[in-house]
Amino acid sequence: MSIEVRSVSKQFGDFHALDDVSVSLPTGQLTALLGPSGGGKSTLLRIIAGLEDADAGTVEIEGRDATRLPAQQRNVGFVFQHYAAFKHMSVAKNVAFGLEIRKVAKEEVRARVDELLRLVHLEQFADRRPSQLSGGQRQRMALARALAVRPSVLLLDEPFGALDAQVRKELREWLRHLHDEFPVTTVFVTHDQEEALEVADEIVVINAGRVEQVGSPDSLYDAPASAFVMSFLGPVTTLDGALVRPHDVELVAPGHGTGGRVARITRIGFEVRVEVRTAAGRTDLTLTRSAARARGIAVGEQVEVALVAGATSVPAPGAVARELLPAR
Ligand SMILES: Nc1ncnc2c1ncn2[C@@H]1O[C@H](COP(=O)(O)OP(=O)(O)OP(=O)(O)O)[C@@H](O)[C@H]1O
Repeated sequence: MSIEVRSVSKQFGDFHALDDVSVSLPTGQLTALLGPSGGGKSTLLRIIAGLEDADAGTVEIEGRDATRLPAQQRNVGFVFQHYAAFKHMSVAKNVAFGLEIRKVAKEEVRARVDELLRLVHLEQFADRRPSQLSGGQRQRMALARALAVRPSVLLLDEPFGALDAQVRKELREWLRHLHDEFPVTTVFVTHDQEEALEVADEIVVINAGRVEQVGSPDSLYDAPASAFVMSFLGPVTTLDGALVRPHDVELVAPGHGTGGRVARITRIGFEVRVEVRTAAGRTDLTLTRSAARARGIAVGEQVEVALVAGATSVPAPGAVARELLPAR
């Protein structure tokens, strides 16, 4: 294991930012810390980096107890959302900075900077100033700078958070490829479930200072441990007291499902969203545009809905409490 976090707790005043958190991150793995804002992701990353002290628990990096080590001695690279570049230096000089203060020989610095700029696809921008780069290019420069000193661990705190949706998408594909080519143990913080599902080998879901679930993107998606995890990973609806995904609900022949009335139909791109009012409440389902056209569906129509075979479901929050109420 490359990073072992054991029973880490952190309080700010009487607020528990992290409550007995343990995670193991294997060498070479790309891990996403995923969760809602304020859940404690950045605090955990900062504790791993040594930028924040834990109140209790230990952090081990590459087999070495790092709990009391200062940040400079942990051999970690760090990239924040708003990366502070040296404005008066060229891109190449920014990347070389960490090597120069470590007094690495000039020839070696040049070779390593060239290699890194190629790796982050910025070789033609070596002589530009950071202000002459786009936001996405600047974050790639930040990654090259963090990688320059050959850290054993790379920590990224919402590295693409400040960029627009299209650039984020490009950069996360690029990060995945970079990691495949250059497999440094990497932990990145995100609140974007799509980003985590697409990029990470493993996802740690963090909510309210606790680890909710750890697993591969597939295992989290197919077997969410709680309603929280399932609803955080994508759209959900309810059917017969269970939390399910709208694309796992289908229209079935009379007598084969739960009856209801179509209350609303919304067409968004290739998807058609259908809201059905049942005796128990509301069930949403999604159809492709062509399936909806083939079947022909209209507001006010009586339909029956059921789960497709193999659908994922967890008990809906509040379902038990509702069932315990006397029927009116
Ligand atoms: N230095 C601090 N002093 C007081 N409270 C803090 C401090 N740092 C973090 N917190 C609080 O701890 C909680 C967790 O913060 P943290 O930044 O770890 O969350 P996060 O999951 O990374 O959220 P976000 O995605 O919004 O950054 C928040 O409620 C935050 O306000």
